[in-house]
Amino acid sequence: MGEIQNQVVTQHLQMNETEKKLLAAEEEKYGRKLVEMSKDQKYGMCFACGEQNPIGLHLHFFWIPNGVLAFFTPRQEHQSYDGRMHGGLITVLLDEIMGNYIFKKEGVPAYTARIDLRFRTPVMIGSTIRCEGHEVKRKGRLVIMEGVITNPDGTVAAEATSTLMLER
Ligand SMILES: CCCCCCCCCCCC(=O)SCCNC(=O)CCNC(=O)[C@H](O)C(C)(C)COP(=O)(O)OP(=O)(O)OC[C@H]1O[C@@H](n2cnc3c(N)ncnc32)[C@H](O)[C@@H]1OP(=O)(O)O
Repeated sequence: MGEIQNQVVTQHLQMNETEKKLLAAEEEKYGRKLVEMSKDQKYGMCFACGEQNPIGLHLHFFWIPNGVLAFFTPRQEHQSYDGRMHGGLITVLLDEIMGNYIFKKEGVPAYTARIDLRFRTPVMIGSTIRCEGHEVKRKGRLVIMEGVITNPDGTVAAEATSTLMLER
């Protein structure tokens, strides 16, 4: 059983071929390689990005100007109604890209105090979505971030604004 679980984890640690192609297209757009945000062993069990979490999403994040980029391809186990990605997990993606960006930028944990999210169009299982986040505003330890998830056809799937508080 342990061996099977390990195989599942290993399989999902790397970006799939579609995600790699989309990343290459972004790099062409920016005219340079995009640098991947480093992983942190201390937070290896993070559900969204942790490499040690056997049921995690194993996201990879890339620095873009004033923000962050990630791709995700939902699998069967991520659905709600047949064929649709679960809204709670879409929220995880947006929460994570915004939180992880500010954590990595500032070097201290940032806790989500509020997240406002609008689900605009469904995300279908098996389709690779683009997740982008930007820092919008700072006031003391509070940071306002915006995030958007885009479907392969360019339609906005979900967008969010979050308020994060940096640890003292
Ligand atoms: C690679 C490895 C990756 C590692 C993994 C990286 C993961 C990152 C992504 C995940 C992010 C998450 O999901 S974090 C997990 C989910 N979130 C949480 O667990 C947070 C739970 N809530 C809390 O812990 C607390 O409420 C805090 C820390 C957010 C705030 O508490 P506090 O420090 O006591 O602050 P508090 O006194 O309440 O407020 C201080 C000031 O901020 C203001 N303030 C507080 N909240 C708000 C708000 N939403 N909007 C506006 N203003 C606010 C107050 O009015 C106040 O203003 P004034 O009176 O001073 O003017």
